[in-house]
Amino acid sequence: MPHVSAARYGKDNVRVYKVHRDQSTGVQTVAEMTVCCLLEGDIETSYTKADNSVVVATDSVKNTIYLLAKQNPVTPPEYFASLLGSHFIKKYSHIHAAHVKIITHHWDRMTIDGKPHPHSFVKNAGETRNVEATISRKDGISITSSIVGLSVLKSTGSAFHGFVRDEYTTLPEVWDRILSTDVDAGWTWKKFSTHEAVKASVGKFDKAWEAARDITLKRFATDDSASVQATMYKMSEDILAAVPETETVTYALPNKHYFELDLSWHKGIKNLGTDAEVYVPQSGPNGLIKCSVSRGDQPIKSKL
Ligand SMILES: O=c1[nH]c(=O)c2[nH]c(=O)[nH]c2[nH]1
Repeated sequence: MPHVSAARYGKDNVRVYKVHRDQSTGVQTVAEMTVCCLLEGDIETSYTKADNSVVVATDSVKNTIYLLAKQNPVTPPEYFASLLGSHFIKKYSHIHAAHVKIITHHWDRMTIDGKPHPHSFVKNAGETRNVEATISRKDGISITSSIVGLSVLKSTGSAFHGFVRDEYTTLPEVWDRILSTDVDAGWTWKKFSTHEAVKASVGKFDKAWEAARDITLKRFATDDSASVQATMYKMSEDILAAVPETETVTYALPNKHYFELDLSWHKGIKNLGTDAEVYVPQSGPNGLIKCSVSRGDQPIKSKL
């Protein structure tokens, strides 16, 4: 007899906007997020025996997200994710874990005539601040915060040479190249025992996000990069040092290639090597380089 070896369900793509109106100053502050909330627990009979008595409807999950957003702060997203997940394991004794993902969209306050505008915002499209949290009756609360879709480019200060050369290799070694990527950088917090512990750390989440973003940009700009791998490792080390409450830092960086273009067919125009000025940005294929860097000096155990 087969059995349900894993199951979770809930609502995805729940879009929420919340405004805070400061009555004394007239300044309004907005937050927009997309929430996914999936539940796990003693729910296998809903799959195997059509037993809906164990099902908290996904519609109710959606309603709960809106209600808790009305009744509580939705920022920082780590706090709201923990609050939301904790609600489900407290309210329903047969639900043992909630998996919450929050994508926060950046609405930056407009500066008009040199002054911050009280109620107008511009979207910093592309980049989001994400949180993935698992709130578990047995294992406490694990939270990973991340920066996703931060697009960066440097026009020099990057090299790539000394790599394996064999009968499969066509890539020339370079001592000066364009480096461009869309940063996906995550940091996993040491486990929290309860939502109260998350609440006690509430001041740390925005600071960690700012530190991770600043470190990523500074290392990207200033590192004399030997490779994506070497630069992302330095970024990871810096974040672990700057945010002592984190356990692991993870980067996933596409290497977005810009190819040189030979224009010598037209009157011998020089556009290669040190003469290169016009390049062709590639949409794919792209390199994809990932790493997780954790505290301590334990080596990777298996060689796969
Ligand atoms: O920084 C890089 N790392 C690689 O592993 C790699 N591979 C490649 O073709 N170009 C690059 N660049």
